[in-house]
Amino acid sequence: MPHAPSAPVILGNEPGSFPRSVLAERHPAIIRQVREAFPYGPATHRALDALLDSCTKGVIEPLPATAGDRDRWESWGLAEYAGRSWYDVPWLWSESYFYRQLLDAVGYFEPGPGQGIDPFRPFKLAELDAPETDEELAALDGLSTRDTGQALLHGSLWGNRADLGFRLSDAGAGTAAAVPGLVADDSDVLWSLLPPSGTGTLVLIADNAGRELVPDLLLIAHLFDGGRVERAVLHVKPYPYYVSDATPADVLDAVRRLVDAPGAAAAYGRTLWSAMTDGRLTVRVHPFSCAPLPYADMPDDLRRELAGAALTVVKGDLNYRRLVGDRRWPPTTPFAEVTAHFPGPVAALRTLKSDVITGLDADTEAGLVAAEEQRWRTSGTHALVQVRA
Ligand SMILES: O=P(O)(O)OC[C@@]1(O)O[C@H](CO)[C@@H](O)[C@@H]1O
Repeated sequence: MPHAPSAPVILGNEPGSFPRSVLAERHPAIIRQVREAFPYGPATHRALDALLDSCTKGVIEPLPATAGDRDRWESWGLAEYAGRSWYDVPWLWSESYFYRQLLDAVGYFEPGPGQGIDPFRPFKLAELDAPETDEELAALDGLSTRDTGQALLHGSLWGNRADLGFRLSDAGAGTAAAVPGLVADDSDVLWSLLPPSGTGTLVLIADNAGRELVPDLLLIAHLFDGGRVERAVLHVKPYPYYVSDATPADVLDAVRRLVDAPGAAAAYGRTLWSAMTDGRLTVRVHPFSCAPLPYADMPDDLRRELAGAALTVVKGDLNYRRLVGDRRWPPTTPFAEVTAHFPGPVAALRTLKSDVITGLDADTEAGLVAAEEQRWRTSGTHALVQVRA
């Protein structure tokens, strides 16, 4: 049996830690932002009050008996964790369950005024319609053919910084003046897995909507136009999650935003529209995409699908935590070791917004610590492209 590294799972109960601040401060802030963004009725306000009490000073409550995914969540850990403090279970689990409970509070899954209404949609649309998006799309007209691929890869990478949940309580953090730096860059290996005249399938496991999903789609369109992939599968979330995570509705909004834009952006939008129409580009939603678990625990059907891909690109910070395991790894732990479980070649494109990190060389870690102590892990000003071929 090959060496399977391990390290302590990250919990949210360490005073002063980032995970604890997310549970104790960011989640109440998100409840407040959602409450203020909609004319919810008294019953929904009562449900949001109950969630606020539970997640700040109570325990993990079970899902209602009417919840269609109750058995699934029981199997994902709710049977074990119900009744325990949100702070004493894996941070990944309690954070993910918070968003499932938030949807319950606003009636997302129940027949009624809240059914199917994305509580984060106002924030997503404001970002998608923002002038910055126009500026980023206009910049496409100035790209030289030679640089387009790497520019779009970096657009997808740094698009991850525009994470609304990250900025809702870190105002301006996503636009920090600090010189952004790549702490690991396996871009060359990534491109070698998507060669010209490629006949493979790219799977892109998306993260955020809006100004991250648009660059992701541009990268996919470029790969089609350059003949580097024959098919692409875009995995998004089956329901709203982590504030800004993309759903099928967000994909349609983003494609329309491109088609309706001037210049090169519209051409990319037409490439995507055509690929979706003829089936070369498919949008997938798998229940496991909203699971509070590491990808090492993925179900067999998803494992089979990803095993057949020329490359799976895993976008964003949350997906990175799920890919490598949300543990206190030594930063120099080899990325290939912690991703040995993953079926097929995998690439992580991630802005660093939480503590977990692997695959750094010792000098890089030393330089980051000397310059920023441990702030480099969560500041959103560093990023990585890591590939396990
Ligand atoms: O996956 P994304 O959108 O890049 O980032 C999501 C995320 O960084 O936001 C939360 C608070 O920072 C983290 O717990 C989580 O990993």
